[in-house]
Amino acid sequence: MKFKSDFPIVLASQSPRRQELLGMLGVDFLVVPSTKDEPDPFQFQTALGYVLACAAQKAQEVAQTHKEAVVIGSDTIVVLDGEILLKPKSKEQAKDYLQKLSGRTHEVITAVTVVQGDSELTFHEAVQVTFYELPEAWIDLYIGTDDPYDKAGAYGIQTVSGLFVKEIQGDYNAVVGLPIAGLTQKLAAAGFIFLEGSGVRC
Ligand SMILES: Cc1cn([C@H]2C[C@H](O)[C@@H](COP(=O)(O)OP(=O)(O)OP(=O)(O)O)O2)c(=O)[nH]c1=O
Repeated sequence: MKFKSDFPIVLASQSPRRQELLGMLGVDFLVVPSTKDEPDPFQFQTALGYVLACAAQKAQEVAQTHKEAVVIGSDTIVVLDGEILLKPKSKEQAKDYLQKLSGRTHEVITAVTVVQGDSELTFHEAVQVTFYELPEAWIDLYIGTDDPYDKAGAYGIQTVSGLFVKEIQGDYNAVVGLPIAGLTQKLAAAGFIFLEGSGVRC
């Protein structure tokens, strides 16, 4: 099962996880990461408002130079007690994040914006993730690796730090960075993709 498109598809992301997830569709796509800095979270009243703005900014920026294309931008954040945890900038910050997340339930929100010409669609998935209590030695060993530093909340559910996760409620792929099943539904409903060989434009 493979999808096709009448449009060039552009993924506005440097994230290898997002590239891999979009690859599930089998549709050809180009990767053009956005280069603009993400806005300051403190400008926003809610975590959801922030993550939606980040996804929209990425897609809109890349759409300016890819006018014919369907451009997909996405952003993922971790939220604990209203605090937004982005990618940690230091070992200390990674340790602080993981100590806060230990034994608790947090929310991962991934927002997606799709821009094609003048039309734009946006949606998000919110996922509840519960961590086991993390022994300090685990945190110390983990933050000594490269793994936490390109991931919101300082962990990756798809890597060794998936061992920290006791339970998840919601879309696993949204935690990894792209809710690909939901995105497929939206792209098909908008007529941006269709199933190859089915003769049906769903
Ligand atoms: C919580 C969590 C996040 N992540 C990743 C997904 C995102 O790549 C990253 C959050 O940073 P983002 O700013 O959403 O994305 P990015 O900088 O990696 O890529 P781009 O802006 O070019 O699209 O955290 C995981 O890989 N696994 C996880 O379990």
